[in-house]
Amino acid sequence: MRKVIEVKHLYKLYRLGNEVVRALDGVDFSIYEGEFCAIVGTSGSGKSTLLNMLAGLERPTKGEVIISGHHIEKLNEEQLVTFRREHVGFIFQSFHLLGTMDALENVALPLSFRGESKEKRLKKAEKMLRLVGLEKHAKHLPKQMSGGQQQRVGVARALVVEPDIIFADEPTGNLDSHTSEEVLQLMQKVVREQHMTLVMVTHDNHLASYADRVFHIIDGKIVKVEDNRELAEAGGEKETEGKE
Ligand SMILES: Nc1ncnc2c1ncn2[C@@H]1O[C@H](COP(=O)(O)OP(=O)(O)OP(=O)(O)O)[C@@H](O)[C@H]1O
Repeated sequence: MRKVIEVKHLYKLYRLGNEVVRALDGVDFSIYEGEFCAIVGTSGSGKSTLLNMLAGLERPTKGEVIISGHHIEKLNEEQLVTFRREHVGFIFQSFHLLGTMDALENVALPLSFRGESKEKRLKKAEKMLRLVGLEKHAKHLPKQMSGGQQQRVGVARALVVEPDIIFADEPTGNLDSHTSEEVLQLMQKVVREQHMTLVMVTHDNHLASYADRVFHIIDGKIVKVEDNRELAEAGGEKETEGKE
C-alpha cells in the first residue's frame, strides 16, 4: 500500500517566557492510501499542532513530514500554498462556506483555481453533491441549510479536487450528537467508496471509533494506535466460530 503521509521524529516546541512547551514531542507514524485515521486526545494534547504540521500550516521545530513524496517541511510559503491547493482538502469545524454562494457553487469553488471550464466544474460539483445526498439542495444558500447539511457540503467540497489527503479538524464540533454521527457515517462511507485518505482530529473517543485507525496523543506523544479493522475482523471470526 502507498504511504500518503510519513512523519519522522516530529517536534514542535513553543517558548513562553522562560518556559518551553513541547506541543509535539517526537512523533513518528505513517498513513496509507485509503485509510481513515483519527487523532484523538484531550485539550492541549497537541492534536491541532500535529494537524497544522501535516497540512503545512505551521513549521516543525525538528523532524520530517512527507506527503505523497513531498517533504513539506522544506517548502517555502508560496510552494506550500500551491501544494495545499493541489494535494489537500480541508473540512472545517465551522464549515467555512461562502454565504453568498449556493451549495453547488461552494462545492465547485476549489476547482476554480485549476483552470477548468465552468461547465466541467459544475458537473464535478454536482456529482459530489449527489455523493453526499444533497442533489436536491444544490440551489440552497448555506443559511437555508441545517448544520449537518452544511457540513455535508463541506465534505463534498473537500472531495471535489480529488486530493491525496483530506484533513478534518473537529468536523462535527458545531453539530449535535445525532447529526455528528450521521456526518461521521457519511465521511466513513465516502472515504471507502472514493478510496480517499482522511485524517480527522477530535477529542471525542466515540467519534474517533468511526476511523480505521485511531492515534491517541498525550502531551505531544502518540501513546497508542488502535486498529479498528483488526478488531472488526477479530469480531467477525468469533461470530463464525460461535455458529459452528
Ligand atoms: N502558539 C503557541 N504558543 C505557545 N504554546 C502553544 C501555541 N500553540 C499551542 N501551544 C501549546 O501547545 C500545546 C498543544 O496545543 P494544541 O492546540 O495542539 O492542543 P489540542 O490538543 O489541539 O487542544 P484543543 O483540543 O484544546 O484544541 C498546549 O499546551 C498549548 O498550550
